[in-house]
Amino acid sequence: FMIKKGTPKKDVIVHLFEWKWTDIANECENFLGPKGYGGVQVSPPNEHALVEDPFRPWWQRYQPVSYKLTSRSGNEDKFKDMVEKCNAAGVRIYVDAVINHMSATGGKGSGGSVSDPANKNYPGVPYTSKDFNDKNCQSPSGGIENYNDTNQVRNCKLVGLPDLDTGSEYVREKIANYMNKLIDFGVAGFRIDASKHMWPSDLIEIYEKLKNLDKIIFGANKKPFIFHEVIDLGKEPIENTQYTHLGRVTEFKYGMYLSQAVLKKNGQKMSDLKNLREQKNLIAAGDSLVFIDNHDNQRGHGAGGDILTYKKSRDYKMANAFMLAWPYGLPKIMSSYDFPLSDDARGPPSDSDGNTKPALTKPDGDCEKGWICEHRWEEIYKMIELRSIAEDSEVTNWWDNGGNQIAFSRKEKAFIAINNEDFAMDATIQTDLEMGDYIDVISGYKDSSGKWTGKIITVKADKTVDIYIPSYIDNRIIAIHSGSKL
Ligand SMILES: O=C(/C=C/c1ccc(O)c(O)c1)N[C@@H](Cc1ccc(O)cc1)C(=O)NCCCOc1c(-c2ccc(O)c(O)c2)oc2cc(O)cc(O)c2c1=O
Ligand SMILES: [Ca+2]
Repeated sequence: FMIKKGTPKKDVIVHLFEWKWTDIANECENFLGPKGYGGVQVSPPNEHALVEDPFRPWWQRYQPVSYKLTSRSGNEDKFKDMVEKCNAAGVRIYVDAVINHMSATGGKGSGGSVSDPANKNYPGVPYTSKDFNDKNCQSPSGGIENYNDTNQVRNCKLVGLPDLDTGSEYVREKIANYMNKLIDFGVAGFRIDASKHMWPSDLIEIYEKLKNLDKIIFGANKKPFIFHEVIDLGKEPIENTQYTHLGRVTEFKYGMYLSQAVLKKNGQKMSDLKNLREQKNLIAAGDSLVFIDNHDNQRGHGAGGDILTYKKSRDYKMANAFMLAWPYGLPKIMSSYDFPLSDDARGPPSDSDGNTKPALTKPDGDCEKGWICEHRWEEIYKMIELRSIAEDSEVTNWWDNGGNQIAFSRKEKAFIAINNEDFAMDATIQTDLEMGDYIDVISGYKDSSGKWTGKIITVKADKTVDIYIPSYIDNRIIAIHSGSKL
């Protein structure tokens, strides 16, 4: 069995974190499909704990109570409707699968099932104490005490969360039945949460039980597209490379290096980005799922420390534009709701009963207050088309000033220039683009008839281009591609 590694041309995934199914369906039809996004990572759709203190935090979604499809984002019917509408709009759905553990919070879950973590009893599945890993955990506390002990990391409780025995045939069946039900609804694949905490050999057994994707939607013999969350910054014995034979794997070092280069931290500068691929001990490009921040590390703890987020929007836009223009890995765009770092547990915009408020109220209107919608920012969505047009053309004519001004072509398909100095970028740069006039796609516009208006960039007969980017403006990127040629 091998997960198909090749990714469709339209492959960029956006994580609509904590969005409701009805809103995601609308966003697929009104924005994501038309702008060429490839897929959406949705929050865990299974029944989860309802945490009282802090009140309804975001991480309650990662405390499963059962595999019933009733969550803060909606119920089974709404979920099915979202998958149908998104597939019809050409946008795939990837489900965040929380299969390493169950809830540590007792009481009623989001679907009304009860859970009793103390006795490892989850009647909504059902799971009982025989289905958990206590017998396989050797640590004194039963929890993970030492991340250098791979047995503990896999077999003991992660921060007190009852650890499922994924070595048990019964547990594997329950998980596979949950994933197959979602495959029957038409989802395209899965994010495997907390993969570091599960044995690759157990994951393979679960995947062997999975059906092929719906052939009407995806064609015959298509395996689900699976990517694994493995938080690996190179300091633990468990490495992301141990999961690459199972599917794609998150490469947390990518977001760390890119953030450091844009923030000029740790001695990193923009010119270092020419090596942001396997040379920088990143996993093979074809195995790599890349991103700048994710739902966890945008809240300050976890990977990296200096991770860029929407809170530094000017730098964040620059980092995202680079990621989308750079051919390494499969990018995932984070789409957040606003939260103060002083309350990083805070859930999505909600009413007093803890029900999530709509992200969209007008069908093709902007996002509602509280929802950041980074995926709608021009410097981000305009680069989606450039990435699709550039396909897998390699980087050519890399140029930099030895510091924080860079430019490169994607063969004859595209060209980008970025100024991250505190002085103007003023240079004549060799490209691979055909001679002619192009519109800068970041500041320019293409109307519904496909007519471009905006800043004209002229590629001369010798294929060089004169680039001038002041340092004080908000958008310090110029990007052109064969689709924006006049
Ligand atoms: O901060 C959090 C939640 C973080 C979190 C949630 C989902 C993720 O996918 C993730 O990567 C992190 N949770 C808070 C609150 C909390 C929640 C549950 C609990 O039993 C105790 C506390 C917290 O402070 N967590 C401790 C630090 C973060 O430790 C967690 C990790 C984690 C962090 C770093 C690692 O290198 C690693 O291998 C795992 O993964 C989770 C996965 C989950 O499915 C559910 C979790 O509760 C967690 C999780 O607590
Ligand atoms: Ca485990």
